[in-house]
Amino acid sequence: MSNEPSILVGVIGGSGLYNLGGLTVLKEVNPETPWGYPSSPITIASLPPGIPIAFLARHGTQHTYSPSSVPARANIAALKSIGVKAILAFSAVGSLREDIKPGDFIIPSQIIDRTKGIRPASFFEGTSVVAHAGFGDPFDVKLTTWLTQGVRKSLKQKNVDLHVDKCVVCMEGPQFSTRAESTMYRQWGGDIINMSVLPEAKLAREAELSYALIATATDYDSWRPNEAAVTAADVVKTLKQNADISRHVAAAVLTDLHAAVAEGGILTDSIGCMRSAIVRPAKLPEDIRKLHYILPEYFPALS
Ligand SMILES: CSC[C@H]1O[C@H](OP(=O)(O)O)[C@H](O)[C@@H]1O
Ligand SMILES: Nc1ncnc2[nH]cnc12
Repeated sequence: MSNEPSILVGVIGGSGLYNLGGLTVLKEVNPETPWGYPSSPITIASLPPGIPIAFLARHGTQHTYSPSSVPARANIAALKSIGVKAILAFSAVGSLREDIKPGDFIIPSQIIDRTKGIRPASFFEGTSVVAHAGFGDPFDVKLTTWLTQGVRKSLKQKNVDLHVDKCVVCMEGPQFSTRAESTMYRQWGGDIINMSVLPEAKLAREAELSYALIATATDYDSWRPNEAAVTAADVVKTLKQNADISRHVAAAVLTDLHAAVAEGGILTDSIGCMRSAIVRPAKLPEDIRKLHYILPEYFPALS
């Protein structure tokens, strides 16, 4: 039996955040999942007290994948396969509110889905299993609540504002929104906008992983009447500074998060959440084998 501590926490880095920096890299792993390979090999790095964490660049370390083509199923399945139980995801977002300024951080609690159905969004797609995961609270409430205090404290040291309980609109892209769409999203109650939180958050739920998003505002999107509409250049301008602060936040919270996950209380909403979601069990052995990879409790290994 190995005495190595388990890798319980995974970090997904978004645009501009292609590594966590400053940590001791232990190894890289690149598991082939039933849904293919992840966006890039997963880096296993050690936090100063010797705790291993996993880091995965959502778009690949060279930003190879556009938001619509990110292999999100492979990403989530690969993290689960190495033992991860909670995911802290980072994302660059546009702001739909005057008080959320470029450079601010946001921990959202809701999502409006404006993807166009072209991204594979369920592990059960193409199998004989029918399952309906609960998604009323798309981010893990216990994890989100746990994170808020530590993230706020670490941002205070950098004079950065944190906004909580906000709604993120996830659009398809890759083009940015029109002015009319941007204005409509505000009327719908959207506070920030990105292209990446879905299907990632849905798949984390299906895999019974606790998932929270730390969003970093880069621009004001396209709703301000007398201002230019967002461009990629606007986003890139703020990305580096936001990525540096994201690394600072991660360094501040990850050790305690690992301990909270190991203790288990933070996971009580995620573990077991799919038990009653499966309304039609697997009819084919190949489906059992495939789904065993992410949900071995409900799809036990075939002898
Ligand atoms: C580079 S602009 C649009 C791009 O940035 C965000 O990526 P991520 O969420 O991975 O940080 C946004 O969602 C779009 O994918
Ligand atoms: N304005 C915007 N719209 C969509 N995704 C974004 N990511 C960063 N800024 C964005």
